[in-house]
Amino acid sequence: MIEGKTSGLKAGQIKALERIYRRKVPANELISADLARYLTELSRDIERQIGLIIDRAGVIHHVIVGDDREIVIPDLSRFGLGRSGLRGLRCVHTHLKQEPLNQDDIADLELLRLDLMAAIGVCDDGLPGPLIYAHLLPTADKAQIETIHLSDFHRLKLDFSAFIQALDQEMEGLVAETIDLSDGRERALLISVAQTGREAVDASMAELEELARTANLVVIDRVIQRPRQLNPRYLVGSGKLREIIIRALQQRATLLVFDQDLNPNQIRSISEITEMKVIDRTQLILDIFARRAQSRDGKVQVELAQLKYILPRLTGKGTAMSRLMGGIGGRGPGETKIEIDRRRIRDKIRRLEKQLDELGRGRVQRRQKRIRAGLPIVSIVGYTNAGKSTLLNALTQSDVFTEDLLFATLDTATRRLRFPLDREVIITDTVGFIRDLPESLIGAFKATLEELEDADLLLHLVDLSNPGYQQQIRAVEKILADLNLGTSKLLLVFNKTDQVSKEELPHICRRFNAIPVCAIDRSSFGPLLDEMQRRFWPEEMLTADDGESNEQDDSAPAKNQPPAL
Ligand SMILES: Nc1nc2c(ncn2[C@@H]2O[C@H](COP(=O)(O)OP(=O)(O)OP(=O)(O)O)[C@@H](O)[C@H]2O)c(=O)[nH]1
Ligand SMILES: [Mg+2]
Repeated sequence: MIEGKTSGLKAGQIKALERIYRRKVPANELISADLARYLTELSRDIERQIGLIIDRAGVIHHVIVGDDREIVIPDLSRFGLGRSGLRGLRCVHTHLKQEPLNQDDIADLELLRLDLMAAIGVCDDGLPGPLIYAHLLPTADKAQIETIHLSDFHRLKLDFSAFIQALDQEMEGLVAETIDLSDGRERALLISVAQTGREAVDASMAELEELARTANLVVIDRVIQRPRQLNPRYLVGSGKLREIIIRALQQRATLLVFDQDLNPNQIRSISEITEMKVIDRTQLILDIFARRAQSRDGKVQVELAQLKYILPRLTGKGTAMSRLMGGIGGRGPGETKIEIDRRRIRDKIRRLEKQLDELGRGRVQRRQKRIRAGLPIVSIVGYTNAGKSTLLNALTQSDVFTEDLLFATLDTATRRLRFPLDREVIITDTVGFIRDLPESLIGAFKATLEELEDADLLLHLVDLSNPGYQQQIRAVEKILADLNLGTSKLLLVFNKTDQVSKEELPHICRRFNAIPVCAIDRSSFGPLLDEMQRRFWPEEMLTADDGESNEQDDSAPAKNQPPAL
């Protein structure tokens, strides 16, 4: 079949084009001289470009007719990429005005990862004129292309099979040198396309990298673009996209992770053109949540959030779905395969919502029991990795799972904390918050966070050693406001004070009206325990302290020893 712009061609011309398929190019030639001449003569006759897609054995897979300026290469994805990242196909086409390779030619070379792109100029008499060809270079860092100009086609002395074998080997060697391919983890390229300031972008990317690490991805590179205008189709500009593809190819990336949320169409377009899995920040977070959820409650909530996220992305072809569901995006909704349809997902969502309802009833009972016990309830909230679980453990000497990864805690844990004079409070640890917490997850975790409504005191724990702690405070406050949790019962607590300068600490605490702790050092808990006592049993504090407010007195030495259990 002849591809491209065949309308208006005479039957004889079509036949002449079809005859090309019967030919075979000798493996050591880019294209044989008589086939080149056949192409240029026919091209002049029909006044359109003609292009061939040829494999390394010399078999012609496509004959394409263009107009007088370009040809459009059909989908080649059924030809996979070799270990070197090249596709094993080259494109040889005619240029009616003997013009050099243009931008589209180069883009095709890069994006389709062709072995080579060649243009043969057509002379007035129909004979082959100048020959220009280009190929990718095996360089580690930037995408580089070598272009060769020959003033006359017949000067071509290239042994194609030797040439391509060498290039292939070099490209493959480069891959092997820099990359341990035996490690089966996904290799991710992180991408940010934002119109915010440089600092905000860097901070966000640093967090994305942490998220990726938590999800057990190998982060191989980051690409940041701050365009004046966003490209609605790919989010990134097409030049940048080309760079991404080349980098991904050279470093053997298997996954693109965007720091910005992508709409379903963008995910589809990007994964189609890059032939890689594409996920965004939300999906990465969902994936982490899916790995981490322990309790039935948590699992159901995460699965629900995942399904709700996937549902609108199910439009169109199966490929988008399979990409979305393969590998990293694929945990969680277990049975979900390419062929699953929306209706089944909707059914599942309904079932899960019902389950959650039932689980919720149990939760309400547990809550009531707790409230009936009449003990004050303290909840620790805060950005992920702030040290909430560590603080809970240290306060109550228990062993809730902590880890230097994001979202270590996905289920709330409840402990008793004993104060002197036989006083007790119930203290709970919660799931960590994060900036731009995916909408679907806020919904799903509302149930877990409902417990916060019962809290008499919310300890908002902040990792003061994080340079972005102020943004993190704002992000948490925003989520709390979204959850309609009043600020009256909030207490700001600055953690990881061992990591910040001793001189500045009192000043910062005063500025934010916060209490300092170091969750890994129990001797630092005095001011925090004092403050809790002051809030719950103020009458006792009056005797211990002349009634002065403690809040200003953040540099005071610990008056209270860690509670005994
Ligand atoms: N240097 C220092 N490290 C701390 C301190 N508190 C916690 N960490 C560390 O910070 C990391 C995160 O602690 P977690 O308690 O898991 O944090 P979290 O807020 O519960 O995190 P998520 O449950 O993931 O939201 C761990 O590696 C802790 O050891 C502290 O005061 N100083
Ligand atoms: Mg935790």
